[in-house]
Amino acid sequence: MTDTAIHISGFRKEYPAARRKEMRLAVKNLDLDVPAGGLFGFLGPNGAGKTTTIKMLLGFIPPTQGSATLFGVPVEDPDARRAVGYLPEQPYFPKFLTAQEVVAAHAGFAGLHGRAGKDHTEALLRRVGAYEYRNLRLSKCSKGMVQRVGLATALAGDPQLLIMDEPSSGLDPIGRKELRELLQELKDEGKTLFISSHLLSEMESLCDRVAVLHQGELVACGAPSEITQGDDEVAVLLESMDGDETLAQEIATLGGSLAPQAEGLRSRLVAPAAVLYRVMGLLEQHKARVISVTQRHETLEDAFLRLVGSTGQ
Ligand SMILES: Nc1ncnc2c1ncn2[C@@H]1O[C@H](COP(=O)(O)OP(=O)(O)OP(=O)(O)O)[C@@H](O)[C@H]1O
Repeated sequence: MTDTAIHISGFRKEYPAARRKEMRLAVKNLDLDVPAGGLFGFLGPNGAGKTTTIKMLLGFIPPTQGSATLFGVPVEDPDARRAVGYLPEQPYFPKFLTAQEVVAAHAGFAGLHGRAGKDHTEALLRRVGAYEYRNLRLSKCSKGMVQRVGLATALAGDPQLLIMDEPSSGLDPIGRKELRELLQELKDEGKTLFISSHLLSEMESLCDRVAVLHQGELVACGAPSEITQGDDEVAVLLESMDGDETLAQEIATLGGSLAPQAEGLRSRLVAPAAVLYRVMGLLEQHKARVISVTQRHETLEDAFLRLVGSTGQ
């Protein structure tokens, strides 16, 4: 087994654009390495190319250019998928089947039949919290219930690599918490998890590494702490200093800014944490009345918005 679970070299995908002769470029020359073991977050706004990349990795659609391997095996080789469990963005199963029948079928696809298949199915249903409704037909299940069944099918056969497209989709807050615990358990078992998600605060606490895709291009890749900017900021809320141009200029020379709040009764000062004492000295000189001082570190969500713009376009 290699140290690299996923290796992507120069992935590019062009789709035919509707009613036009030109092509839509969904993924542009993507290079990416995902180390074996740990949770890798694959992030990006809607339409960034995450699902397209996942589909190319699983051999569902061919790349226009480029290649990839899973644990060193080229993705065109069906053997590459032996060690992979996949949860699609919207898992679809025949609705006339029960949760148990669906999971048992996937245990069978993974080579587990008879007693072994039955035991594995039961263990999977319990693990994802779907055991209680195992005999319910999927036509009677809610979206979140079907999502749990999808999770169980992805785990069938105990794969080394799990590729999940928005695994928390449709889950309620309890389901999301249980999912976080399950992902942590799988990580602790040494599995590799490659997860596309929009839930950045959850990703920040769970991921060992993340990649941010924007308009089909990689704009950042590394540990969350490498992607977020290291310099902390302080935000000082003041009784209105509107009109004190000298103070605003002095704050600007320290690399900060001072602006009135929307209702005009208060002003908000933001400056690098390193100059906090100098800022406080200036506020004293200008007889400013301080309401609160808070220090903050850039979160993964802040970094994401900085990298892709607040509209994601
Ligand atoms: N089958 C298709 N035919 C044509 N264009 C497609 C097809 N599938 C995806 N696209 C386009 O490719 C781009 C990337 O889509 P993709 O689904 O990979 O993004 P995504 O990052 O997974 O988005 P989301 O977060 O909304 O799921 C989008 O512009 C989308 O419209």
